[in-house]
Amino acid sequence: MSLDDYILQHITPEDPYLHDLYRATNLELLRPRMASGHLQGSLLRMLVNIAQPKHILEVGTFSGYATLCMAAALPEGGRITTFEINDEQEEFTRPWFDGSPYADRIEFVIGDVLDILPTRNDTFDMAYVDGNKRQYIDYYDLILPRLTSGGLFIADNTLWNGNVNDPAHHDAQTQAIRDFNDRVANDPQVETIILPIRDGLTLVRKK
Ligand SMILES: C[S@@+](CC[C@H](N)C(=O)[O-])C[C@H]1O[C@@H](n2cnc3c(N)ncnc32)[C@H](O)[C@@H]1O
Repeated sequence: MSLDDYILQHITPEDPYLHDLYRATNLELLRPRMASGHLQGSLLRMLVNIAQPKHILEVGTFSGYATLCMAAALPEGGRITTFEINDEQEEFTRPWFDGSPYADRIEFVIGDVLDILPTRNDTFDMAYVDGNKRQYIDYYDLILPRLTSGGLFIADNTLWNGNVNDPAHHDAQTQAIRDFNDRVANDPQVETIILPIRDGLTLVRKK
């Protein structure tokens, strides 16, 4: 048995609704590996349970798996605003939100977060960033001023399949992730840790 399988057998079991969503994601969507899945979804839910944010931002909804994991742990009156740039995704994802017990906590916005967020007056206590890897620094610059003090900025894929520390990789996505990692590590406004879970998850806490 692989260590990943062992871990999955020794964490709280996946909610049946999320299990069905993950299965539908794999059967019906291209690039289903983009969905967070049970291990990372469980960590996100745990972080929301601990931090109890009133308002969460997600960049990159895709099938809504991570959205629903986080929505499940929101405190009373809490909400999550999730942005998805691909309008073709709405037909799949919106019914999964509407059919869940958390529909009234989820605001699903179709459009580019970099265009829309500047037109709104939101503040957030937590942000989960999982969009275009080349835009991570842009997301950071946009979101950090809108994050409350003590708020958590979470960025996915920050080890990029182990490419970040391999000088043989020069592609734009790898370089953009490296630039983001350098930037947050040197930003005195925050404290930062990278968890080597899945494809690397960076937790950035605004001081
Ligand atoms: C890795 S998937 C998200 C997976 C989802 N967060 C989860 O954990 O299950 C990335 C998604 O980000 C979307 N995306 C990319 N750039 C974006 C942007 N600027 N604004 C909003 N969504 C974006 C893509 O269309 C894609 O569906």
